[in-house]
Formats: sequence, structure tokens, C-alpha cells
Amino acid sequence: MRLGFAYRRYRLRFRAPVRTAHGVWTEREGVWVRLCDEAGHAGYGEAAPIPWFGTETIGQTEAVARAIGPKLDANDEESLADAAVEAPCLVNALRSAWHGLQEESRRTTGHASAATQADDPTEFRSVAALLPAGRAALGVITEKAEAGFRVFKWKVGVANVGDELVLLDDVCAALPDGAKLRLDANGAWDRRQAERWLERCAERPIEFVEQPCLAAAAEAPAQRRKIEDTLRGLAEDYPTPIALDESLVVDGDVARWLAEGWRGVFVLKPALLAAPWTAVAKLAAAKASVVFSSALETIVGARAALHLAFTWPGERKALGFGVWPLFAESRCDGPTAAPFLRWSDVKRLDPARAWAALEEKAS
Ligand SMILES: O=C(O)CCC(=O)c1ccccc1C(=O)O
Ligand SMILES: [Mg+2]
Repeated sequence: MRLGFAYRRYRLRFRAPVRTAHGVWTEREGVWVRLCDEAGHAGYGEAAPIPWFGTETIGQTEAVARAIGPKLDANDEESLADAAVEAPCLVNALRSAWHGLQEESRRTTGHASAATQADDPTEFRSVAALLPAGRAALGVITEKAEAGFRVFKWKVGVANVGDELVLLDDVCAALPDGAKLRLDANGAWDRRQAERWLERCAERPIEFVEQPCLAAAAEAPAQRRKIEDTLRGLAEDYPTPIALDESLVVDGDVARWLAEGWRGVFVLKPALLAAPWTAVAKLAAAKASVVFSSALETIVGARAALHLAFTWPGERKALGFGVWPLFAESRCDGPTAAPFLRWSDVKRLDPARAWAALEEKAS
């Protein structure tokens, strides 16, 4: 099938800078893609790479998109993916656009797809509120608790361990009764620092510690194995569960950690994998503990990622998508963070409208 292919590189300012152990993030860059068939149906997808996680760079995404040209020959999802093998996030975008196109074409021809569990409009999932790093978290907890949130995620590893551990007590004291706190270090600690944290976490309402340590993709295999051993050791030695996030950035990482018997949490950012459905199927078969998480993507990628999250058959842990409103250009935002997200809120997201909005802005 000859499909029309178009892409748009975007650069969107965050309403407020996002601070992580990797520094301050002020804007998001990515690529949106659109596939059209001859009948005029369209489907949309988003490549939202995070190079400091170990994905392709935005320059690589765009170069591969440019090389595709205005027409693409594809008879199925696999031949489509072949067009972008060097850019996994772009493969993800093309697959989402392909699915959107099928959905659109079935809808307009009256062939509704088989209903899935996710299609029940009354289905809902709880959502974790993302707190800013440092002391700024305290004010936000009160506001979010009043809005009804009971799961919170706090970015740590930003300041030194001693100062943040003092703050941890203030953060825990500010939590409403029964609330749970996720801590995300984005790989900032060495083993000793992670141990100091995990000792403190044991008697506090910490749901898990996300990516305490990390070996960068560029590091030697021996160093990477050492850090992975550290993660396994921490998971064995402390009662607080450990969650993998940056450790799951390449397709194949999920299968590898499953094969090694990882019993902690898998934080899955569907936007970063070329084939997130494959990873989810493997996790489901293993009855793994999974948290679906945002890559700070726009409405286009959010729709696909949340769609996948709603199909998860296992234990329902709060989604990590409590991030919107996120962009200065609000038409690019996913659903505004609320303690619960309904399937009908996800279905209502309209990538075509967002595409038109950026087009209008650019012209
Ligand atoms: O969905 C979430 O958990 C919140 C988003 C988040 O923390 C995040 C967003 C962008 C890049 C990295 C991360 C992270 O989990 O480390
Ligand atoms: Mg994380």
C-alpha cells in the first residue's frame, strides 16, 4: 500500500522547567508523524526520544524521517518498521500512526473493531502526582492532596544525600493519611548512597525507589554488569521495592530483566520503545509488577501510551502520567492531571487537532 507520509519536528517550551538528577529541562523536542491512505484517512504518531536515557537523538529521528520522503510503501506494521530501524522512537511513532489509520478507516467504513476491556468508557486508572524536586515538593503535596491524589512521585538525587534525607521527613509528614510516595533518583546514586536512602525508606510509606543507580549506555559492559549486580543486591537487601526505568530503554531490556528473574517493579515508558506492545505482552505473561510512565510526550504520543496502559491485564498500579498541563502551548497537552483518568478521557484526545494547531502556529 502506498501511504502518504508527513512529519513535523516540534520544539515546545515547558510551562515550568523540569528538574531531574540530569539537570534542568526547559523544552521538549520531538517529531510527529502522519500517515494517510488514498481514501483520506489519517493516523498520527509521536517520536519523543530522551537521549540522556539512552534513546536516539532528535537529530537522528529527524534524519531518518527526512529520508523516508513523502510516500511510504507498507503492507503491514513490520514493513513500516523497516523504514526506520535506526530510530526506535520513530518506529514507535510509525506504528502508532498505522494503528490510528486502521482505526480511522474502520470507523468511517462502519467496521468497528472488536471491543476490548479498555473500550469500556467507565474504565479508570489512578494516577500519581509528579512533584518537583527539592523543597518545592512540599507546597505542591498540599495542593495535590486536596485535589484527591494519594500516590506521589518525588524526584530525588538532585541535591546531596544528607540534605534530601532531612527533606524526606518533611515530605512524608506532608503526605495525607494512607498516601504512598515513589522516589525517583534517575540513577544519581552510588551503592553506598542508595543504601543510606533505602535504610531510611524501610519504615516510611515509600512504594518504591526508582532507578537508584545506573550505568550509562556508553559505559563498558563490565561496568554495566557491576551496576546491574548492585541493583539486584539492593533489591535483595532492603524491604522497599526497587523499580527499573532507565535500565529498560532499549527493546530487549524488558525480556532480559525478566529472564534474569527481576521481581521488582518495571517502569515502562511506552514512548521510548520501538515495540512497546511486545514488551507489555512479555510482562503480562510473567505477571510482572508494572507502572506505565510518561516520557513527557505531547497529546499525540500520550494517546498511544495511555491506550496501552489501559489494556494492561495485571495489577493496577497508579499511572505515572500526572504531568499535564506541561507545555506553554496547551493544545499539545495530554489530559490534565487528576487522581483518576477515565478511558473516555483518553479516547477524546484528538491528535489531528493538535497537528492542525502546530501547523497554524508555524504559518
Ligand atoms: O510518568 C512518570 O512517572 C513521570 C515522568 C517522569 O518522571 C519522567 C519524565 C521524563 C523523563 C524521565 C522521567 C522519569 O521517570 O525518570
Ligand atoms: Mg524514572
